[in-house]
Amino acid sequence: MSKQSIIKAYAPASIGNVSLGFDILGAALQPIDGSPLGDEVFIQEANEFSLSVSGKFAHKLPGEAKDNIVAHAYAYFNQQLKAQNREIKVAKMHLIKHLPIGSGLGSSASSIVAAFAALNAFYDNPFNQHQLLLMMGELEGQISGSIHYDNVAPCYLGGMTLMIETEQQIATQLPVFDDWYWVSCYSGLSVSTSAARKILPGDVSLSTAITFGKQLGVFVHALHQGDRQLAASMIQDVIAEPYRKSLLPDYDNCKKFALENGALAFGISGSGPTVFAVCNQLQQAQQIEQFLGSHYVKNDTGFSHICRIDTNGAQCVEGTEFGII
Ligand SMILES: Nc1ncnc2c1ncn2[C@@H]1O[C@H](COP(=O)(O)OP(=O)(O)O)[C@@H](O)[C@H]1O
Ligand SMILES: N[C@@H](CCOP(=O)(O)O)C(=O)O
Repeated sequence: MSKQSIIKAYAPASIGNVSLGFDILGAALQPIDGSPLGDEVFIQEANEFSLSVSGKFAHKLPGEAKDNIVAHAYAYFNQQLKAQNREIKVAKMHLIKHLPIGSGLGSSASSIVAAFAALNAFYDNPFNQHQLLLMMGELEGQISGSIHYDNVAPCYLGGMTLMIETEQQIATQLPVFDDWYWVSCYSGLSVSTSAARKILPGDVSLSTAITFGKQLGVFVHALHQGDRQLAASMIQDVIAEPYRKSLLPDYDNCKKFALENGALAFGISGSGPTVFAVCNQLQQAQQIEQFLGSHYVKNDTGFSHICRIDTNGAQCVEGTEFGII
């Protein structure tokens, strides 16, 4: 194994929308048992570019490395550097694909964020947070059909993020309740984000727009006030759930069970099929996780975790002994 320096970046899974903020609210996840729920990208200088993959969901990735979003990130990052007349280095990269594809856990965002975080560290941080988020959003948009930052922003920055999308700032971090548990359950089925976007109507009614605006405004207010009950009561999806739940077998039963057994809220994570339940007691979170594990998981690739909000976001470390590439 080479003793050359290797950079490793980890980028957490995320819940897009969090039910009440379609495309403009997202939260990063960290399992309470310490298990990794996010992709890892390794990068090291080399003579020619290569990308290798491993991990539980590596076999679900496109067969050719050139079609992997991590290779696209490498090409795009270098293109941006060249535009600034900066020197390009050649790298070999490795992706550990921990997150299932088409899962609603921000799987593509996790690979994109880990790749860009690793690349930025590899080049000694030529781009700032804002520039990187723009680049991450661009690649996420290429995969899902339209630019939305509600996975890449929380994944990169950590916490619960609200999209601002001005010229100066993409997202801001909202206060979070660190005593809430976020039960997250992936059914093992796959739902393509771009397909799940296409089934949504292009317009919403006036009453839906008013409800959506009220929920988001009151939710942000309640977070700042520390009003848990009010915040939780706003976590309802008037935009996507009515349409997307038809793609999710047993969704209604699971939601009913969760809400009858202490969950403060229940919804679809991103475009699904992963669902989430918010709880303020560990025992209730465990009971709901158990129920989802036996009723919502459909095959042996499904799983569930009890999580907290990951406030770290993407993390990079440098070393020589990872033994990966
Ligand atoms: N590293 C990667 N991680 C995830 N998806 C990837 C990656 N590279 C390429 N892809 C492709 O991008 C698409 C991601 O699908 P999508 O439904 O957006 O997944 P998710 O919602 O889990 O992010 C799939 O077609 C997948 O094959
Ligand atoms: N706001 C997006 C979020 C998609 O998240 P993913 O994890 O399913 O990619 C949407 O709802 O389409």
